Amino acid sequence: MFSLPCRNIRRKLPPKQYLTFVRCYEIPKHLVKVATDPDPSFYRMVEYFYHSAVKVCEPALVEYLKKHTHFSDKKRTNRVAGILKVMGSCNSSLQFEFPLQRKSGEYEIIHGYRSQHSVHRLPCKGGIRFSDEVDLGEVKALAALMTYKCACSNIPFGGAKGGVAIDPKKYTVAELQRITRRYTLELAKKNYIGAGIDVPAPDVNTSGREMSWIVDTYIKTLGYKDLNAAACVTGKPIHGGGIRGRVEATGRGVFMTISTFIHEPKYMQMINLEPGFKGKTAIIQGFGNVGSYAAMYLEQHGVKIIGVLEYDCNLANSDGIKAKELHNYKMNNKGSAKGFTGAREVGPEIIFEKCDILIVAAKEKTITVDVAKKLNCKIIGEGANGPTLPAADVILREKKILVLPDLLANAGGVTVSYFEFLKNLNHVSFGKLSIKFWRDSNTALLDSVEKSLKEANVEAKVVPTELFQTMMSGASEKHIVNSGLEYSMTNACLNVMRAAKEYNLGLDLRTAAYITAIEKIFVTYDEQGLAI
Ligand SMILES: NC(=O)C1=CN([C@@H]2O[C@H](COP(=O)(O)OP(=O)(O)OC[C@H]3O[C@@H](n4cnc5c(N)ncnc54)[C@H](O)[C@@H]3O)[C@@H](O)[C@H]2O)C=CC1
Ligand SMILES: O=C(O)CCC(=O)C(=O)O
Repeated sequence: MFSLPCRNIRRKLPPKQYLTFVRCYEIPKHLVKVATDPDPSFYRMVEYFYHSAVKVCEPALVEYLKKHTHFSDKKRTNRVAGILKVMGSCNSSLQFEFPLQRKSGEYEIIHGYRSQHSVHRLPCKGGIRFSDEVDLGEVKALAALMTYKCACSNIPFGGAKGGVAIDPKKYTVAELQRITRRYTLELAKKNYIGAGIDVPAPDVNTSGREMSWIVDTYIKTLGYKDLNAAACVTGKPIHGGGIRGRVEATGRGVFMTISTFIHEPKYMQMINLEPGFKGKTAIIQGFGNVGSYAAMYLEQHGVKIIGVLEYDCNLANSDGIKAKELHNYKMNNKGSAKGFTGAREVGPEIIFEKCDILIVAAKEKTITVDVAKKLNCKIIGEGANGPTLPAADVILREKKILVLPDLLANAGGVTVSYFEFLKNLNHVSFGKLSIKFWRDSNTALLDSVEKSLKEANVEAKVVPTELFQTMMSGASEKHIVNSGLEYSMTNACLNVMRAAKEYNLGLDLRTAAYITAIEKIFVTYDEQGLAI
């Protein structure tokens, strides 16, 4: 699972040789303006980041193809260019409309979307969001990010994303259920959902509840004969085939990414920050699924949450906002943080307050040039997809702010979705078959130690320690998910650090993460071919 194609690519070259090549790759003309555009389209932004990374790593890709000794130079450069074109384009998109009869009796037309950016690995994977800002461009951008995110973290999926253009706050639960079921039927009819095809998951304004409706609709219709139908969607509630740890996974992954970098003296030196979490402060933009769990894990490790920005109010408390309390308050207050007594309400300028860590976990394009100029943090953890504009990204680097990019930092969700997918295909929970065996064998081990001592005339009761008690039964599903997530996130961070070092990218971890993904996908296309 965790092969390192990047190193395969770079190993073909004498050390650092690829840095000295003449860089001839040109960013496509329609993207050049994106570098300075104060409001580029989201899809163009992702394309721009992709091509900026290609510009850096293309010479190494050409060199890598020298392994095909029978290729002429022209054939080699054509193949590289071909693979890069395929990798940078969106495979297919679906756009549809359907009627909804509202509770009032009136009819409304609902707009649904799903884009499959890459199908080099199947199924393709990515969440579904409900938001009145959803359109085809947004969904394509998010699908592209899924392609690079999965590859960067070695998750063997293609990239996809979907959405419904509604503000869910304006609909009843029954209406939302009808919308979700009809959306699923449209995907099913058009072959855009299925365990081997395309597997959605939660994203903005969707959760286990919507995933339950999706799996139920699929199983009762197109998937009724499919043994693996439950794997048509992830992020399901536990009783509906979900996995422990998926709800927290994205926030947990954001935390783990920050943890990996904040304990890395070399990076901390670059931004002039003391390594470790001790004494650190954080501000959270978007206290939803991703932001709230990231905040809770930071708090558990000693970080003080001094500010929270939400869609309807902003909060500050220099003594620390209790993340769990705010999370519970919001859940019981129709999703609003307004009225929370553990902090005072302030203006949106709280985002510019001095802090060590800023988590952006609301939506795309929140870090504009103006915002970047005024930020006063040291590390940004991109929980959201696409929060930073390219022009703002440059400013952040100039200000020596370490940006942990979306495709790396928020990959925890899709990673645990992958575990859920495997659980569904296996038709058994992780740990279930071995748990009794491990408990029995560890009990037998303690008994035999006690017996041996007795035979040596040492009278002692061998009692397991508290820690051993918790581990005696071997790994539970929760243990496996959390350790698997940690392993995967840490590996991805190390691979990105390695790319940053080998391509001399300094604080530009976004380019390093894209390169990590590009090199991985490149090898897949080279090995399996890209055209029939
Ligand atoms: N849920 C998941 O597993 C994953 C989500 N993401 C990304 O993380 C971001 C957040 O997603 P979720 O937490 O799932 O959504 P969510 O709907 O649970 O939370 C989003 C939060 O942001 C708040 N918000 C909206 N507009 C805001 C604004 N202008 N300023 C401040 N707060 C605002 C909302 O009120 C809400 O509390 C999105 O970009 C999503 O694509 C990325 C990877 C996985
Ligand atoms: O869990 C998944 O499959 C996808 C999560 C997602 O939509 C994302 O990472 O942006």
